[in-house]
Amino acid sequence: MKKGQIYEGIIERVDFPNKGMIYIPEEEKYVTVKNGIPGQKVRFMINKFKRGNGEGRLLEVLEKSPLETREPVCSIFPACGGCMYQTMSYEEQVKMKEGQIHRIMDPVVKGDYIFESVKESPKEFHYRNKMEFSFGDEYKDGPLSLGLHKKGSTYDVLTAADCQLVHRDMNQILSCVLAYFREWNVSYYKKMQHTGYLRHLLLRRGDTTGEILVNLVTTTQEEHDLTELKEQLLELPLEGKIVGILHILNDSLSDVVKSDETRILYGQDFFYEKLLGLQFKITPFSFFQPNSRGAEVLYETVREYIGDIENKTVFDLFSGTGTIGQVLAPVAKKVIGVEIIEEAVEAAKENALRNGLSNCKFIAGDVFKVLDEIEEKPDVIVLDPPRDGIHPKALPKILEYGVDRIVYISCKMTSLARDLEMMQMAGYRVEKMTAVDQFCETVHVESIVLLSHKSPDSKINVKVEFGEDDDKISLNAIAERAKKYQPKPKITYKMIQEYVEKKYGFKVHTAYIAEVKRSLGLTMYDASNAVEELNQPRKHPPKEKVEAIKDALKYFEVI
Ligand SMILES: C[S@@+](CC[C@H](N)C(=O)[O-])C[C@H]1O[C@@H](n2cnc3c(N)ncnc32)[C@H](O)[C@@H]1O
Repeated sequence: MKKGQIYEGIIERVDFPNKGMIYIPEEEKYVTVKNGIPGQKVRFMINKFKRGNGEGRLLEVLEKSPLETREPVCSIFPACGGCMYQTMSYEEQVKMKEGQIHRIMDPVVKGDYIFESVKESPKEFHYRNKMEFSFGDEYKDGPLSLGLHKKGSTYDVLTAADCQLVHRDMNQILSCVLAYFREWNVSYYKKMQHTGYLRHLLLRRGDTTGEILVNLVTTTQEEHDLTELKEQLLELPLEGKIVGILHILNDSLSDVVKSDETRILYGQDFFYEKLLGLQFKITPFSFFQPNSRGAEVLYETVREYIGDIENKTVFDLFSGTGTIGQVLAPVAKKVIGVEIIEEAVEAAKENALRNGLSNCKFIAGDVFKVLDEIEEKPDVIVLDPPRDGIHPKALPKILEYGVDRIVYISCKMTSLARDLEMMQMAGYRVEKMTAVDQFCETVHVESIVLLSHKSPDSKINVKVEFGEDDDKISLNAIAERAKKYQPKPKITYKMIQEYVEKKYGFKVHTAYIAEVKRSLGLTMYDASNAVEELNQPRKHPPKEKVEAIKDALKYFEVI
């Protein structure tokens, strides 16, 4: 098998997150091909090898899958990679995700555990309460577009006027904003040249309240009077109600939606959403589960898994706007939430007050540091970390409490599997697992695990003899097993700097590496000053340094 070679084959299954597995009989090997549906016959080209395994790029779907029993519901399918599975019935999507969880978790979990079927989202479509649309064009010098990136492209943007993941109010707002800027021929921001005005349209809409926050993100490179746009938006015949229109200024090089300055054009800079009878104030950038109705299923499962918490102190680590903690607070003795984004912590405190909960405390900071500083000890812990899971230095601190029960929520099952290995080594046992399909039509799913740590009821003494005889334990076998558990070597900033200097002959600052990693959505933990850097003004690396750093990240298989 060589790079550039073209094959045809049937996608036997799709592994998490988007790995179509195709068997090539003549090579007696599987290759992975992205963006396919199980059962499709496809033509693909081998484009790289990772740890000796071939990876192919899908060129053409030759035959539909028998699982594709529906017509697409949106006009930009399949060019937009967002809702890959919309031609499969929802039942089949859920089955596929269940299989993916089993294939990742079963080899990792030790002993028997209860797997409860994946819980469906109460809404299959129009479920997202938040969407980030980008401005751009569909092809070079095409008309202004506003929507989602073309599959596999960081530049081409497809207009998502009939996106079926969001409420129709959001479709109307998108069309209004696009028509307005097209009429006035306003430029969009070009990443490579760092020129232009329009960047993103961030829309948030409470599913229960119908409250809508419109956030227009632009650079400061041009000045436009947005009064007319504001008036047009307020006149739209929406089912919900616009409560705020914000103009967010962002001149950073990275493509992350963020604010250097926020101007309120209309109303307020927050909206309310209700979950399980509680009310939550949400600001433009604070994390909130994107599928409100799905989040209720998720939180009810957390409530069930955590069990009896009367008179117990609950730690809600990675607490966002404090939703999980507040769902548990009415029955707990005390809830302590820890969250790194200060804006979210402020909202959490306000939310607890509004919900009449006086037994909640929310602390701003990195879990890794905060756990050293708080005196209280938890009886049970809920973990809901970001996609990459829990930092390997923070996890031992959490496990040291030795609480009886931990509920771990994860939106990336591969990170969850890695953390479960460490948790089991520390004496925890996986009792139960399920998932909530908060992301219908897409490759994602939210997993939930209950772990318990029981002290033994009694002890027996066992004498173990090491050696190579049948009745002895082989030291070689132990060494082999230990090798399996060795963590992957950590790729430090120093290694990246040395690689770049050797290959390109120039030095790169750690802040540049941090900026490139941030722009790629990677964690920045391995910089000793990572958390401080998150709060620093951005350092804008020159293009050649960005490319050199990305090259190093590829070399070390970080990306
Ligand atoms: C998946 S969200 C969960 C939020 C919340 N539990 C919920 O259900 O809405 C993960 C949260 O962890 C926060 N976070 C990321 N890294 C963190 C860290 N090192 N320490 C504390 N919080 C962190 C993020 O800002 C985000 O709000």
